[in-house]
Amino acid sequence: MDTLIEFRRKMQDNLHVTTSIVSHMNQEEIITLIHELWIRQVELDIENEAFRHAQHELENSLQYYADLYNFAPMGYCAFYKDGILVNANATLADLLGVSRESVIHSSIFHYVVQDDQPLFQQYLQELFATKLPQYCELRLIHVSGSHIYVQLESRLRHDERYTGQCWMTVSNMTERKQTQEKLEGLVRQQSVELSMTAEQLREEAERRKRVGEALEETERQYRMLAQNVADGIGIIQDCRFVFANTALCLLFGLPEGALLEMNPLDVIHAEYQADVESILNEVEVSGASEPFLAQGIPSTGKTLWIEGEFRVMDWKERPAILLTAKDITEHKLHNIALEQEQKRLKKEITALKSSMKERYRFGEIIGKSAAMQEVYEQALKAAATDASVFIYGESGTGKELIARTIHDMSKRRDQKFVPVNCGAIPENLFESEFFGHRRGAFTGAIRDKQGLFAVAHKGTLFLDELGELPAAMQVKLLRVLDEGEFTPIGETSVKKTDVRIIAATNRNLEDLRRRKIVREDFFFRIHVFTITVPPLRERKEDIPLLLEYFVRRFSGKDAPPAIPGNILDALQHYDWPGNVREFQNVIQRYLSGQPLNLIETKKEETAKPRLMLDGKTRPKTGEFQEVMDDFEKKIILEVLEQHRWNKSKTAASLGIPRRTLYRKMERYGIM
Ligand SMILES: Nc1ncnc2c1ncn2[C@@H]1O[C@H](COP(=O)(O)OP(=O)(O)OP(=O)(O)O)[C@@H](O)[C@H]1O
Repeated sequence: MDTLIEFRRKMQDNLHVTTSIVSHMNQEEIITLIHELWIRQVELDIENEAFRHAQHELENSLQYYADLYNFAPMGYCAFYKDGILVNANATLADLLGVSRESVIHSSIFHYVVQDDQPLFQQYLQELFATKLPQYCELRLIHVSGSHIYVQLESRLRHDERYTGQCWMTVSNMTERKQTQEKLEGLVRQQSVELSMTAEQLREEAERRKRVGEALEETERQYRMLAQNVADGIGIIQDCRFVFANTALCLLFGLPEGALLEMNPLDVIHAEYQADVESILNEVEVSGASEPFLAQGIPSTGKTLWIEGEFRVMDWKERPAILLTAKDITEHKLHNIALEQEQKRLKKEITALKSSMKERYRFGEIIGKSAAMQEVYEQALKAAATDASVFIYGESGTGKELIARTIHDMSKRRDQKFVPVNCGAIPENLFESEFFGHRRGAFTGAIRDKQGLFAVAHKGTLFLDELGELPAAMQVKLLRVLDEGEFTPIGETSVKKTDVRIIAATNRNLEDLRRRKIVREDFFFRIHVFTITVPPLRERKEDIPLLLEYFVRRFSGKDAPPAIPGNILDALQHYDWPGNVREFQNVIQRYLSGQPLNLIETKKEETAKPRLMLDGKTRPKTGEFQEVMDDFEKKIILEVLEQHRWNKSKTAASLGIPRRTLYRKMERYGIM
């Protein structure tokens, strides 16, 4: 505008000069001038037009820049140090949710979130102090109260026109911030998840490590176990041993590791190879475990029987077969021997049975009565087993003879038969008798003594007069029978024993059990097989046979003396309280020339001992002890007869303890 006024004034001056010039000009000159003026006019019009156009262009550009400022994608504002806004674009106003007019002249601090005020103040201080561009991020408040995350970039103007003014661009970061926050949240969450997963992974790894270690340990233990167990263990893969423990190698008499890479059939006896191979194949196909029994080929060349089992398993992630095997040679040979023994016994029994009806003797036992046939049959059955046998019968009926016969027919016949009269053992010596003792184990133990269990090892122990066994001893015997071992007195090491018990009594054992003289457990342990021997008076048909047997035995002649009919009659009519033992003694005495004297002995119950020393019976002269022993034996025999072989009464009558009588009877062979 000022330019136009200036222009007009200059033109008027020019016009005034021109008028004064024109007044001095001729017409031609004036026409030329007018023409020039006209041209000038045209030129000016053109210039004017160009100028107008330029102005228009300028106005357009101005509007464009104003719009560009106002509607720029980021907020702009300007303020002085006091924070009062002198300018702000529409974008900023929109950002704050207010009109542009209300922003201008308001304080910039008004729009900053309270918590971020210190930060903003610091930011401005830096800006005005350093006069260098500054950046920061903070939150502005929208008119709705919500927070807007913004990034500020401020510059301090130095140019003359705007000196001290701060121009600030405000970039809306809210969306980015939210996205960032969301992302951060996600990252945080994923980090947590990740860390949890990592923790889980770590725990899992730890667990796996532990499991691995445990597995390794278990594997080590199993390997150790497999190496050290008594049974042979092998693993077969592709028909080769890939593992064989020490026991398996030893089973075949091979050094450790020698079985590896060997075909298992190579150590099996040719006779059993096909069977074992087919079992192996079957196990592979069915997956079920299969037992087998075969003869092996040990390096020792001895007989080897093995019992084992094949079972499918995985070995180093491939199918394999686990072999467990044990040496049963002893057991097998024992069984074979037993089977042979049983066959032999069966044959014997059949042969015996076929002639049983007319059987007059059974081993050393004489008798053809039906009652004795029954005894023989029972004895045969007992001989075929190893079970305990209990023999009932009156004194002198032949219980020990039967026990001995059972032993002689049993599989133990090559071992000892050890008879023990329980009634003859002093109470305080039971333990020592049965278990033995070491020298000095107790007063009177002047030398080592083997006990009955050691003597009868593998044989038969005949416990006669079992009813005389003290209860405390029954407990001890029971333990030995159950455990198969005992410890001699004064020793610490246990000894093995394997004895068969045959027990006998002339008392009613059932009654003793009821009266608790015999313990229940002990009773049942030995009361497996029972045989009852009938008294002689109930089988008088056996008397002629017994007579013939004893006459032959005691006369010692090829042609035994004939026994008169009246003697046989007397023997038949007597009721034999002392049974076969008494019969045997009577015959022995008769053959030595003494009278039978049966009637007298029968009726005398309370008689005092009588001496029967006539000329014939007087003992031969000899050593004093011999004479005394002969004398004592005769007295005992006579008193036994007087008391019908009742040992308790005989002992009482003789004034000696029963156990002493037993011992004396044993000593003098009054058995
Ligand atoms: N049937 C028999 N045949 C031949 N001798 C027999 C017979 N029975 C018993 N004896 C003989 O009679 C004696 C006594 O037999 P044994 O000792 O076996 O009887 P016991 O029943 O055990 O007697 P105790 O109960 O007194 O111990 C022995 O010499 C025995 O040989």
